Amino acid sequence: MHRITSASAADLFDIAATRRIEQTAASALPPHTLMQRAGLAAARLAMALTPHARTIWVACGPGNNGGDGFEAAAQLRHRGFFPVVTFLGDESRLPQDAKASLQRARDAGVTFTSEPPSTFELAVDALLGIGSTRPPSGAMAEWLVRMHAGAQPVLALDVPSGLDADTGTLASDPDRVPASTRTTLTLLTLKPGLFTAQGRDAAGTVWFDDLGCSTFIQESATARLAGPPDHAPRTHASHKGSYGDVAVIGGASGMTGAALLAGSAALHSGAGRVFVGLLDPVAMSVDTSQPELMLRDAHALDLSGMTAVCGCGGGDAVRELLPRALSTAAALVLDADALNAIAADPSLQAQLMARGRTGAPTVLTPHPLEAARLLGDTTGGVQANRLAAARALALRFGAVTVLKGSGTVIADATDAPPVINPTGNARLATAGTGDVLAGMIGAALARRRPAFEAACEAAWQHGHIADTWPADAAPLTAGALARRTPA
Ligand SMILES: NC(=O)C1=CN([C@@H]2O[C@H](COP(=O)(O)OP(=O)(O)OC[C@H]3O[C@@H](n4cnc5c(N)ncnc54)[C@H](O)[C@@H]3O)[C@@H](O)[C@H]2O)[C@@H](O)CC1
Ligand SMILES: Nc1ncnc2c1ncn2[C@@H]1O[C@H](COP(=O)(O)OP(=O)(O)O)[C@@H](O)[C@H]1O
Ligand SMILES: [K+]
Repeated sequence: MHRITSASAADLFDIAATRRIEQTAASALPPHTLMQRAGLAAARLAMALTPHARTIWVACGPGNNGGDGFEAAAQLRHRGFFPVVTFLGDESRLPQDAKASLQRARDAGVTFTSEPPSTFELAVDALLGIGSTRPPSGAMAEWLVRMHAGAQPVLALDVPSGLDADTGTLASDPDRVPASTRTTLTLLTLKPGLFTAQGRDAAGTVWFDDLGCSTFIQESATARLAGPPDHAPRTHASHKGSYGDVAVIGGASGMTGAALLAGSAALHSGAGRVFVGLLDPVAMSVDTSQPELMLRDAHALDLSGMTAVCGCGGGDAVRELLPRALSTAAALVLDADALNAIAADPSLQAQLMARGRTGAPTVLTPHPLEAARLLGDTTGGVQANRLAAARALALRFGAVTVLKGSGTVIADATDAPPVINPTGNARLATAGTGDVLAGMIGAALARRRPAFEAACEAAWQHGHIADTWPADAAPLTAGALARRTPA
């Protein structure tokens, strides 16, 4: 059992793959082994979270997730704790494993009640796991509200009840801000839904126990959790040409700052030279706070041989430069208004697809609304399955797609599993941080990292800066993020 952090990459498996792995493992092991291991791991984590708990409420549901709860309760009772189990289900219809664990809990002397205890130091959510098929209602919904209403910690077994383990969508009211401190102990496999969409809020701190079954995993992962980029030392004999040129195209009237932010981010991410091609005809000719940036008229920039980062603060004006960027830029990041222009124009879409067929490195960085426009969908439709939406965009345009938001998803048009970025937090929910990400990806492309790696590495680093922002520093702003320096 170990805690999942952003410090190492990990494989993720969806529900269908998890069930196949479970079947393989269960058929190779003595009966009830998996549930006993799951219950023991849960009891150990419960004791570590609340070593002095007097009452531990274990809420058990109608399937094998409830079985994990019974087993955990039995183990806790054996160790001198006082679990109180509420069971929401029909005993005669319990799966065999869960029935055996219910008996073991009874034999251990666990207390069963029909109503949750009035006070408890820890709640264990063993209501629904990967068998969740519809939103919790009735008593189950009431118990979940009760469990999360106070400040007491909640330990969810396998998956927080009501969370879709594949997509990270939550069945219950997404706007409810729970008071509880959340921990999830996920079992056998790590699931993608714990790390994207509403998954991170619902799951809290994620622990993983493979139940000793990693050797039974024969299939490839459904998705992957990104790990930190390798440190790439600079050789002594390198020069600015070794790290490439980035040209930012954006900054229409009133939005110069977006292009400057992307340029600053590219510069501080190590690009050899950074040009900022501004679309505003009366724009400044030098940014005295960042004299390293070479400000140009966007129309005068020759993009051949360059990595272009196109669209930051681009407004409608960016549209006329897109055909040239799509056909001449050596590598290309398309962000913000460039994506909106493409979504509205079939001829630009055709040109983007044609670029995709040439294999020229191209990265799209939509937030959910921009992704929805490109897909002809709604933001809700995109958020309902972020992995599928990112993959659909990557396949349609032949471009690496970075679908931003909590648990940014990076997909490409190959058979490689999509990646979920584990870093980042709501400090990034401030204007301009997306421009910074686009500039960071541009710098990685300029030093010739392959597009998928460039996107994964920049997304990890971008979120990591926010995750390590000192608590006592000024609030994160996009400018400070670009400079990587809390000001
Ligand atoms: N698959 C695995 O890898 C392992 C599974 N184990 C546990 O077993 C779980 C999967 O067990 P199950 O397939 O029985 O699934 P669950 O225990 O998640 O739930 C299935 C049951 O809940 C009912 N249900 C679904 N949504 C409901 C709702 N909203 N309200 C009320 N009832 C609802 C279903 O009709 C079914 O009876 C895992 O999440 C994990 O906790 C572990 O014991 C060991 C390994
Ligand atoms: N709550 C959050 N958790 C993690 N990352 C976030 C969150 N909110 C925003 N971000 C990140 O911040 C960036 C915002 O980008 P975007 O929406 O394009 O903003 P802007 O257009 O203002 O630059 C993205 O990288 C996104 O993933
Ligand atoms: K659960």
